[in-house]
Amino acid sequence: MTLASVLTAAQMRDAEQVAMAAGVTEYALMERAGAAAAEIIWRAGAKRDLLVLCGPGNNGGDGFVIARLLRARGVPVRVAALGESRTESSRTARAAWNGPIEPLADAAPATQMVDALFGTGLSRGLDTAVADQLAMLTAQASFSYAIDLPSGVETDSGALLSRVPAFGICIALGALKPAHLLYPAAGCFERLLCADIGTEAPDRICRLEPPALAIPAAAAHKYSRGLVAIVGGAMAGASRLASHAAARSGAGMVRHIGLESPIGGPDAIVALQGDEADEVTALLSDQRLAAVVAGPGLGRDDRARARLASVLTCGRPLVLDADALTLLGEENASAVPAGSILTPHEGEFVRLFGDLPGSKIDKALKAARRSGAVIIYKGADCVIAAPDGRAAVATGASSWLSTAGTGDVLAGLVAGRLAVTGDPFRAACEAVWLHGDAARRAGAAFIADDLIMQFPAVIASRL
Ligand SMILES: NC(=O)C1=CN([C@@H]2O[C@H](COP(=O)(O)OP(=O)(O)OC[C@H]3O[C@@H](n4cnc5c(N)ncnc54)[C@H](O)[C@@H]3O)[C@@H](O)[C@H]2O)[C@@H](O)CC1
Ligand SMILES: Nc1ncnc2c1ncn2[C@@H]1O[C@H](COP(=O)(O)OP(=O)(O)O)[C@@H](O)[C@H]1O
Ligand SMILES: [K+]
Repeated sequence: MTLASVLTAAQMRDAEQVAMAAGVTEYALMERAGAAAAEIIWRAGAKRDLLVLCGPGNNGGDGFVIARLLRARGVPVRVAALGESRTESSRTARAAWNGPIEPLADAAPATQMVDALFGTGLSRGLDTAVADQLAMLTAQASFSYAIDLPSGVETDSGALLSRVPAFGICIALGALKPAHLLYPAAGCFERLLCADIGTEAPDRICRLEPPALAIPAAAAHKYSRGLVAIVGGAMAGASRLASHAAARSGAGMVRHIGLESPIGGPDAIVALQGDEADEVTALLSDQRLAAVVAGPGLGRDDRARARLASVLTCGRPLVLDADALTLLGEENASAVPAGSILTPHEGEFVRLFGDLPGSKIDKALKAARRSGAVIIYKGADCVIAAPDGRAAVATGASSWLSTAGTGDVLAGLVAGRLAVTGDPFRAACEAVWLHGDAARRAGAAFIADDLIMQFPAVIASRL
């Protein structure tokens, strides 16, 4: 397992059971969790006065351990509890705390505040008085820490079940949970740290990590590095952005199949004219094509429909975005050839797959299984899901990405990485990470074109 693994509440309980079957007691896990969190708090806040809020379950037990360990290091610690401790381990941790315990409702603010009220066991929103007290104490503290999860967030969906304040640091225990990466919960803290407590877990679902890229082989030529075609249509600007992004993605060659010629933009892009569907079909018959993009600027009329039909039957690896997804949605997402990559935003996703149940991760995985395609479910939290059950979740992307054309750029970049790697899930993960890092480097108020200019430096940083 890596510390980037994402586990639901039930999967985390399973991981805990596996550790316990191997001879580690639940209380030993709680001591590890408390010690790891205490170490982080010590490094961040040193001897500043600290208030620890302890809930009735094992999250509260972690809080008692943190309080005891930091007091032993000379930190002035106060503890406020929400009622009695109701689990055996939390009662043990409470008994080992050798200081006074105030009622939560009476607790006064401190410079540092630890929220150990509720973690993965939260079953409903906090009572309003408790949520308000938590919000007041968090706002008054200069340093605030949420243990495992901010109290009030739903572990598996990232929904807020009651008012949740903004924390400085969230310390995930043992593994990440969906709420650490999915909004709105992922917006409830500035920094996320994961503490190892020695539990093992599958790593089918992970946080998206920076990719390791390779330079072209010594004997590489433009076709071996990957030939990409973009099938444009009514709005040349969008497919031009996708072409330009593909051209700077590391691929060997990019062909733009448009309704008019030339298309403008970099001369390295080969501008081809294909007005009729049979011309598009002929241009896509090149067996060297390693990725074909359709959607950006395609249009939604009969001509677009005919062009899309040529794309869907060309037999080459596909990246479908924007208008292609809308046209598919009207008919059937199952028309997508296996091994394709689909890049829907929320509206396109719902049109294609309906309102699926579960978290954004669950929805993306179901859509991938149903369509046989890799799904890049875009947004502030971006889920990449494969038909075989793997998923990666990207979070914390620049909100400046919410500008026209950044999706077209992503589609071209995905196709470029698909042409380079030949692996749809890997290509999708690489592209989403590179796109996010390009946005980070582009700073504020950038336009979609600016992102592309960052690609060579972003790629260089991952070689
Ligand atoms: N799973 C693991 O491997 C480990 C878990 N640990 C901690 O244990 C936590 C989970 O502990 P629990 O399962 O005891 O759950 P919690 O401590 O999150 O809370 C569950 C308790 O709160 C009650 N409750 C739930 N929602 C409530 C609400 N809105 N108002 C009032 N009461 C409410 C429940 O009935 C239950 O008594 C984790 O988040 C983590 O902090 C750690 O101790 C270390 C190991
Ligand atoms: N608020 C946001 N924070 C982070 N990333 C975002 C945000 N809004 C959009 N994005 C990203 O920007 C891109 C927008 O794509 P899309 O909605 O298809 O836009 P367009 O069609 O204008 O190109 C996607 O990669 C998406 O994940
Ligand atoms: K908590």
